[in-house]
Amino acid sequence: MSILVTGGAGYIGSHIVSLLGAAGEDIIIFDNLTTGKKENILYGKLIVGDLNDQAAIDKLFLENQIDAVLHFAGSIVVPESVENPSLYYQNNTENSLNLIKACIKHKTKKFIFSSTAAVYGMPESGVASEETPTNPINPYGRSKLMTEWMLEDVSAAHDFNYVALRYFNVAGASKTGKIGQSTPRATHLLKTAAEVVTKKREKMAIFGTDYKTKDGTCIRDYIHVDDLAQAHLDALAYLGKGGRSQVLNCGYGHGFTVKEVIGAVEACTGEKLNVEMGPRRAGDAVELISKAEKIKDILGWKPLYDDLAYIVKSAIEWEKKLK
Ligand SMILES: NC(=O)c1ccc[n+]([C@@H]2O[C@H](COP(=O)([O-])OP(=O)(O)OC[C@H]3O[C@@H](n4cnc5c(N)ncnc54)[C@H](O)[C@@H]3O)[C@@H](O)[C@H]2O)c1
Ligand SMILES: O=c1ccn([C@@H]2O[C@H](COP(=O)(O)OP(=O)(O)O[C@H]3O[C@H](CO)[C@@H](O)[C@H](O)[C@H]3O)[C@@H](O)[C@H]2O)c(=O)[nH]1
Repeated sequence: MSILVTGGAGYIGSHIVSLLGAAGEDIIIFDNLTTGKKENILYGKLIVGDLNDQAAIDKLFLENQIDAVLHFAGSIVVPESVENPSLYYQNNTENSLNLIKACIKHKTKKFIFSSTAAVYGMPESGVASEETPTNPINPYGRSKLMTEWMLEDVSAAHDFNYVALRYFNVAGASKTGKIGQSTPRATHLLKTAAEVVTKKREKMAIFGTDYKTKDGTCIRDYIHVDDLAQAHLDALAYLGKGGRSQVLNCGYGHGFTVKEVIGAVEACTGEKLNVEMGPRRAGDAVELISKAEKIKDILGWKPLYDDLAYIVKSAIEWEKKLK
């Protein structure tokens, strides 16, 4: 019995592959290597392929006994989704349907989906629980929410259970020091700051300083990638015990402004970062913080790295190693 990990060569997927491999699981990674890299894969067998290729997916399921699917593959950049929505509906929604159809056809009953806090859009209080109405404000969030809906309907109709994990802002690098965020042209705040620290970029900008927050910059709930990875193992164990379908937030339950994150980077290095004040970026929510209780209740998830200074340090240490 194997676990299929789509997008396992990417940032987050590779961290889960690392934990699954260390736990002795049999892993198959399906990735088109658009943003992922072979070097990120520490365990398992890589099959290079694209989820838009239904025949390739069917072949994969025919040739392997797939017990569970962890579905990370997708397009992930919010502003890009505003400029090119079709890409997001194709790669995130339609390609997810291809994968779900293969699960039904080949009787794979356990599915874990990388969803996102972006499905909430702009929650009024800035804090979202799983019961907060979804109202995505960009194509990225909509493309992911549509996949959640497909999973809900398929799970109601078939012997099929899923856990959709709504990640908040994932950051940092593995404590093993072997993997981290190595996606080329990444746009994430901490990744960008780490590239400025290591002189791979000359400078960066803060996108919007006139938001109604304590210092005018957007607020996010940053979660360490190792804690997020563990949530996937917990979700697999839950489904393995016959757990029913769930939608769960993955965050720590508190947020930091962009300026606070930059302050934490400067505190870590002891140097001023070359930062400009820039205009707002399309598609950004002002404040997105997780209500974080449900995942602890249902999965027994116990985060270990809820510490911005540690997250920042691990991201910078990784960036220094990354050629
Ligand atoms: N990074 C975050 O903060 C964050 C937050 C919320 C949700 N997510 C979700 O987590 C998942 C993983 O994100 P990441 O940060 O690791 O991104 P990433 O770009 O590093 O990883 C995505 C992986 O999927 C592969 N891929 C993309 N399209 C594919 C296709 N059509 N067929 C096969 N492989 C394909 C890429 O090559 C890459 O290895 C995504 O679904 C993303 O939406 C990420
Ligand atoms: O150079 C930069 C990069 C980012 N930001 C700001 O920092 C915040 C966080 O931005 P970013 O790191 O790009 O993450 P988000 O746009 O919040 O999206 C991330 O977090 C979402 C969940 O909250 C995921 O779904 C997405 O995949 C993931 O990219 C936002 O206010 C950005 O405007 C800057 O000011 N300057």
